[in-house]
Amino acid sequence: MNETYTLHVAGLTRELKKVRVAPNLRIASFVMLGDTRLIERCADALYEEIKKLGTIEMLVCPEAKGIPLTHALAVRMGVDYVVARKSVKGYMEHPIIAEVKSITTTEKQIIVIDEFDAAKLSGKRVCVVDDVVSTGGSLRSLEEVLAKTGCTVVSKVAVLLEEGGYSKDDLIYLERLPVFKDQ
Ligand SMILES: Nc1ncnc2[nH]cnc12
Repeated sequence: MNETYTLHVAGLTRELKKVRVAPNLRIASFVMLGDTRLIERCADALYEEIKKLGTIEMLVCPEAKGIPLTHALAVRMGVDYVVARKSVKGYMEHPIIAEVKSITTTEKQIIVIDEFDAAKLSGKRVCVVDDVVSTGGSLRSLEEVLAKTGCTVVSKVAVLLEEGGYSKDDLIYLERLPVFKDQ
């Protein structure tokens, strides 16, 4: 049985470890954290797409794996970004919260933006950034939260779209990622 999946993205190649997430389902684990070259190349490639979208005033990403990519994109665009958190922190006031369903996490998850970050987004044209979109559960919850901040989500971008999950055609992505079902 093949234990890795060879991914070609943004001119680079990476061997992704296949990991089991359900009795009959394995995914190819894509973790960009710490992979400087991959983050920079993917940011270059996504920036070429984002440039075509008109004015974007802020980026937003769910924590955690997409944060360095979002930072790299924000530098290229000359904008700031908000990181939506996955738990309510002690310093947050009036957090806006939505529940999430995810295939990589079994426990109940939430997406949170606090009042301070929500104010930065209010009235802005924003783009949502993520490393990999699978079921789209995090995206949906993030959009639920963003709707309450008064911003406009102009676009959603990701490095990878995992097959068999999110099916709306409003996501800009670089490559598709297969999932592996056991017979
Ligand atoms: N293939 C994958 N690798 C890392 N995180 C994920 N989240 C959903 N699918 C994933």
